[in-house]
Amino acid sequence: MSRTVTLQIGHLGARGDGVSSLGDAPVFVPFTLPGEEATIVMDGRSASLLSISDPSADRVEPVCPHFGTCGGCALQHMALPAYRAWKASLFEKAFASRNLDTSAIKPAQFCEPHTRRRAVFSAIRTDAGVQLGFLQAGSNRVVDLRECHVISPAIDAGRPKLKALTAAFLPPAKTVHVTVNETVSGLDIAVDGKFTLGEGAKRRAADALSATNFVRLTVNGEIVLELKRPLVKFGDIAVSPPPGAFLQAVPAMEESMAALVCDHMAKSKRVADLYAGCGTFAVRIAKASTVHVVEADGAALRSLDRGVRDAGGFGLRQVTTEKRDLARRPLTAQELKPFDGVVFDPPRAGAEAQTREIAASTVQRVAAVSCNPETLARDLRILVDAGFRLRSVTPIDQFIWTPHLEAVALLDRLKSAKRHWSDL
Ligand SMILES: C[S@@+](CC[C@H](N)C(=O)[O-])C[C@H]1O[C@@H](n2cnc3c(N)ncnc32)[C@H](O)[C@@H]1O
Repeated sequence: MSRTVTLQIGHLGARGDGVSSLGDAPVFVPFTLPGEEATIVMDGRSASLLSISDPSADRVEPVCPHFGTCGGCALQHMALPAYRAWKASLFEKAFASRNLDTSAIKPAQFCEPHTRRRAVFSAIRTDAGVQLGFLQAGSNRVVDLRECHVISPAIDAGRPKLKALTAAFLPPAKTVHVTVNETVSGLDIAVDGKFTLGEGAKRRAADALSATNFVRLTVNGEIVLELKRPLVKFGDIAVSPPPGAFLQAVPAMEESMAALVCDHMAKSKRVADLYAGCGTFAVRIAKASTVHVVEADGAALRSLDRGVRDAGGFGLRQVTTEKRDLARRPLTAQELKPFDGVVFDPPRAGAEAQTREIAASTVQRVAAVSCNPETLARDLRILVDAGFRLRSVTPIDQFIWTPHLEAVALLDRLKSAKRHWSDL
């Protein structure tokens, strides 16, 4: 049974919701800010906001009319300086909870609106046409976007054509994912969902693609048509990513992250780049060092191999690749022996097993890239306990108005540190 209550919001939680309490239980209230008095409807454990009686001085008018409905953004109601201060604080909390040196945390770097070059939309074909956008928070309903303030101008301009393209072949009433990667050659579209593409639908899809300026259409992993090779540039090296490939979300933020990683690896002769994707960091590091790339996604590695081959004359050192599941089978301390530098950039779960092997190895320098402050702090604790010094951690905000936050942590092994082979 639902009930209406009025609560004082104390602080923002890790997902950007205002946090209050009811009895002993915490209550998370979306779209509220610290200090506000909010009247909410409690339905079970979920709270929805009815009204705010004393808005915070940090409250602003959201820039997007879909804010509050669309699940893409959580914090457009917060003034930018307060939003940024909150984001920067996420690492402080995670680090303090692991007793890590918070003075290593550098000022965060923030992306601008309209800069995201990768979007994973949802789409559904209805009688009124295709609806395309992000899902409503906590629901499977697609919010049909009329505007969006996070995606790049090229992706935004492509939305109407994307709807026309998908209308040509999507079966009705099935929600699918549409990954759009903005590449140097144009938009690369990958559609994934529970449907099969018959021959007629495939022809319609190919014809519809030809009427757009998109470069490639892939449906459920099968390339329907590639009009041009999609290319992304990692530094001055061009790589053609596989359909729907992971790319860092904002090019300027990728540059910042890569600069931090490459500077730190500059003294390393042989670097292992783990969880390397299509080589975002590897090809840049390979300008100065040999690089061994390890990654679970074979298609990403094939893209990287081809990019390196095509780059022949660009002065890359040797790049070798290995397909491997690093969560199940991390590179062992013994296998890490030839390397003096390691970069790792795992998914949200972090890289605990791999980090234990690095801790037990002779590796001198580590660059840990992460999209999760908690798992990063856990993994860094392992390295610090094994004698690594945390030189810096730079928070990188490439998902504006969301609670997601990346970071690049740089460590080196203290000269006097004894390795704890037996303790680890
Ligand atoms: C956050 S992305 C980083 C990719 C790359 N470093 C970049 O900047 O583009 C994480 C990468 O880890 C890979 N990955 C996920 N689980 C893995 C596993 N168990 N073993 C090896 N690689 C994995 C994914 O395929 C993805 O390419």
